[in-house]
Amino acid sequence: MSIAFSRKLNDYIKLAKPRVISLLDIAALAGFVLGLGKSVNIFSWIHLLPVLIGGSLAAGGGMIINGGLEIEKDKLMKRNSWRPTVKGEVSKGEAYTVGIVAAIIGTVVGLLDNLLTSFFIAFGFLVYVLVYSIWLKPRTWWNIVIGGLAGSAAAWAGYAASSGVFNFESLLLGLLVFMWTPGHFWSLALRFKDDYVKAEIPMLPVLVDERTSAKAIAVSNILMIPFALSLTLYLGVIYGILVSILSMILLYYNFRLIKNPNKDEAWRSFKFSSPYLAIILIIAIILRLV
Ligand code: HEM
Ligand SMILES: CC(C)=CCC/C(C)=C/CC/C(C)=C/COP(=O)(O)OP(=O)(O)O
Repeated sequence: MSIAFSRKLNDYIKLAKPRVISLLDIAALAGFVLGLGKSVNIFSWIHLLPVLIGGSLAAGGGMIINGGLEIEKDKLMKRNSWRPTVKGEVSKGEAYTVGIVAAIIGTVVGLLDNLLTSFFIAFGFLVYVLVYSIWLKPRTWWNIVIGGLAGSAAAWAGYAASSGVFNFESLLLGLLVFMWTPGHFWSLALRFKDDYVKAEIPMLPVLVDERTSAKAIAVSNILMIPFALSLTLYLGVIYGILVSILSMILLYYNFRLIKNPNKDEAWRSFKFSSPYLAIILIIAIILRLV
């Protein structure tokens, strides 16, 4: 592989945010396992690869497009100044082309499972690019609340891949991701408030003071917890106990943040948000499979 090609590929991988994709894939895997139902055999797992590959391509494609959309704003943000788009290594047009091609391939790969899986992959991509990145992000602090649906789509795609359906259990799993997203992102946006002020992006922490942001993070997480606990209906009391313990740790970080609404506390709340969701999803996967 030529050096230029591998460098370009590396640029796209960085823009696609692999760490984000890894948790989206865990959400899809949790959906897949919950959708397996009782009769699991070796052939049930065949449908896992298309939704993971397709969902990752579409999510990554969306984030590459987002990088192309926000070059000017990213130039004003210290956190994003390293990006290949900001440094001129990937142009706007290139980011759009690669992102759209990746999303189309991802949606088509989803068809290898079924139409519903492909629909949710396309839905997640379109909500993130059109609804969140283009329409809401520059206009309203509701951007992240509604944009969170994109993450729900990963769980719904996973559930559809193994079951072929969208039912109440699938809805609850997606609502967990949806309700988790604001607390996850607002803690990051509070940590990097200066960046979002400079880029004039109306994130909630830009529009209100630090303590109010901290309270919004805690309230959104308190509202999220019943949705996390709701899957106890399907996964049993051990799941409920473990989620309750994890939720108390999350709220501990959030109440620390309310007490001291500073950058370090905001970062702690943010850095625990992803493991919180990842551990809950992994507990759900294990408890369904044992
Ligand atoms: C529209 C909704 C969302 C927004 C706006 C958002 C925003 C962000 C941002 C800006 C970052 C920092 C990325 C970076 O600079 O590298 C981040 C990190 C991350 N996001 Fe989100 N996020 C959203 C939803 C999600 C969802 C649904 C998931 C997975 C289910 C997720 C998982 C992650 C992970 C794993 C990280 C890396 C965390 C770390 O570095 O410790 N995000 N998010
Ligand atoms: C099924 C499917 C394809 C789902 C897609 C889900 C998806 C792409 C979620 C994106 C989450 C995320 C980290 C957004 C970054 O926000 P941002 O772009 O505002 O962050 P920035 O400040 O780093 O640009």
